Amino acid sequence: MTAGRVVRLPGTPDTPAGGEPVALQTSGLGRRYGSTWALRDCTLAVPAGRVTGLVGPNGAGKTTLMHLVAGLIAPTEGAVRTEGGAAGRNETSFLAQDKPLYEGFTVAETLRLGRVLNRVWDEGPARHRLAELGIPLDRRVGRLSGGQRTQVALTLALARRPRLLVLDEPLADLDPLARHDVMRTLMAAVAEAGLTVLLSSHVVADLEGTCDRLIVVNRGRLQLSGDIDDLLAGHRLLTGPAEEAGALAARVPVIARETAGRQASLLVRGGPPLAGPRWTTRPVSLPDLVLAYLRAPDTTTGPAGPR
Ligand SMILES: Nc1ncnc2c1ncn2[C@@H]1O[C@H](COP(=O)(O)OP(=O)(O)OP(=O)(O)O)[C@@H](O)[C@H]1O
Repeated sequence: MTAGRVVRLPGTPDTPAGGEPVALQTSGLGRRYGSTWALRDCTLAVPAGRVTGLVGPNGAGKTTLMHLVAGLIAPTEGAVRTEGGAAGRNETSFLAQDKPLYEGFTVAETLRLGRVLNRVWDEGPARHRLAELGIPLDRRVGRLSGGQRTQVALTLALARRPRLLVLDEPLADLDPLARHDVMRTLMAAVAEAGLTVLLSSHVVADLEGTCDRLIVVNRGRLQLSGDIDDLLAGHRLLTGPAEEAGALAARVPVIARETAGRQASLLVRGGPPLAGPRWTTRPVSLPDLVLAYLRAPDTTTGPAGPR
């Protein structure tokens, strides 16, 4: 396939169904650095009160999208809107990948700084959360473990009482137990405060069971965006004789195709096709689905439109 060519499969534009309130909307959003587009032509909607996972390979444009959403950089083209108007920093909390905190400050001093710097600040719940996590207020940030630092940074982000919380790889460098604890903190905050979360991760397994929406970006393009249940229901894994695979692929949109000896496996989009008696159909898992799209960077299900 020609590099840079985008194959658009027939799909529905990504608009949350049933008049659900939207927390974040982008249209034709793009950002260029010099002659390179870090993100281009990104049109999506994120419903309020949900947790959306953002995945994509290194350099795909995830951080660029999150920086645009958080209002940290300006779009080169297109627009981003958060609930309540134009991209507003007061409504959005952003937690950067390196979780910038002052190493020499104690946790208590870090909290105090947050209180001074922010107009809206929920000190009580922040202290309660840190106590529950067993993070001592008199400990210097530089002496905390990676998981504890993430918890402190997340607590600060939540104390700003954001409507939209954007987290750039919050789980990177954490062991499985710390990952679980951080996700639990996040889920509790979503349930209590009804906030909307957009978080990026390289580990698809971390998103299962915690995210209900998925966004896939690849080479600066939006590949997938929608409800995880709908996306899974909208794809199938077909296994059958390799010599029939070509004919089948001409009839259904194939995202990924593998051949092992005389058997072919096709990950296809759409309802169960009439594949024939020699084919078996299985549902796809989330990792299968994500991997298939990441391996086919020129495939997108976004709405067709002029480039
Ligand atoms: N400030 C910048 N100046 C120049 N190019 C940049 C800048 N920021 C990002 N880019 C480029 O834009 C593209 C997308 O980068 P981005 O950081 O958004 O990707 P990512 O999906 O977050 O990657 P990773 O998973 O590695 O963090 C890359 O090619 C990157 O080199």
